[in-house]
Amino acid sequence: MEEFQGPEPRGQMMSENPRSLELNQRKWWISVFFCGFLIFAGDSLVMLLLNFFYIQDNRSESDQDRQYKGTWTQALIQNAAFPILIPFFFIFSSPKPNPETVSNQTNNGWFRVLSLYVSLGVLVSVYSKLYALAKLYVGWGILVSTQLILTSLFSAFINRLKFNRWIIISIIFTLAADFFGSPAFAGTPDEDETDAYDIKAWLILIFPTLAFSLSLCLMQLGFEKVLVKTKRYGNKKVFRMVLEMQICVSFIATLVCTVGLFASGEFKELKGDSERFKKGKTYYILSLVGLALSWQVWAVGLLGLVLLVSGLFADVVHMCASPVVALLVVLAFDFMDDDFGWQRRGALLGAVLALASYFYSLHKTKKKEIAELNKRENNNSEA
Ligand SMILES: Nc1nc2[nH]cnc2c(=O)[nH]1
Repeated sequence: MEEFQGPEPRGQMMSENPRSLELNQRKWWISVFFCGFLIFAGDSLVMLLLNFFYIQDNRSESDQDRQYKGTWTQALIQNAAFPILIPFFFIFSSPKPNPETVSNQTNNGWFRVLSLYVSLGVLVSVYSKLYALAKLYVGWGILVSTQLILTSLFSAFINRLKFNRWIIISIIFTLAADFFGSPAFAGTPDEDETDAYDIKAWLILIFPTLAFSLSLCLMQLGFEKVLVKTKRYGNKKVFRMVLEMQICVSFIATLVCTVGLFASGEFKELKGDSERFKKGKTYYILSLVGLALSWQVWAVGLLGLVLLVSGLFADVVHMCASPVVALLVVLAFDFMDDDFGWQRRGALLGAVLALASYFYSLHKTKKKEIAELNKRENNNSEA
């Protein structure tokens, strides 16, 4: 899983023969399935551990105000385990950069990379913090569906993504799957004042969806227009870019969340939280460590799909994990009125159809690439 032949410039494809294109495509498909698996695994582990955490945290026995706390900690946990990726960064080889093109890079190129990572890091810290908070509000499940619509819009305007009928069908099935198949969440405060949503609550619900969708599309733009163009990786899309971006963006997001944790005074609550944890301090720490690692698994899968396909596809796969996660939560926890009823079964079917539809669209694109290359080869041999 080193080099990928994504939607590369024509010139590059021209230098390829059909056999090596087929081989590259096979590698590409394996990488896509692998990243999809990471997203599903990360999403499932995160939700299972979050439910465990909030059940053990005795939230329901605390006053309402406290039930909305601890979100800077959760945001920090979402980003802080990035150092485990550093060894992988060095393990993954990278194609030799072209010395001429790299030496031609001005400081401007580095400045662009730095600005990209800093702005993405801030965006990620914003959506991590607000995601942790928004999940405590009952209306969040509905807004996650809005997230996909926003990602589609941003993809169309920022990434100039061309929608075909299979992608549109996939989006519709994903919306339905997410709407009916969201997993139960033990962190929701007891007496949520759902009816009395004020403007602050709506902003808390809307901003993380905006920030998340925007960050996916900017990450795609960053790979295509900034990282590939630095030519440090020889004008190719390589998996190392995913690790580089994830490490740098998470580093900035971790800094922002750490400042938030201390500036808000939330760090003072950590001791009390660990003491209140039903299974004790060791399990408190272990569940946070498990959560932090699971978030990195999820993030690498997500960024991997952004690089290989698009921000929209990454969001579709992430959303399609919902019914599977809901099933795992039902199996793992004995929530009072939670079951895997016909709605969630329908959602699971919707997710399968959504993925099948998007995969069919990708399959068609890849087949077209091979057909075009064959045609060009035939024309060349006739000339
Ligand atoms: N806003 C937002 N943040 C997330 N963090 C992890 N998943 C999500 C998501 O779906 N939306």
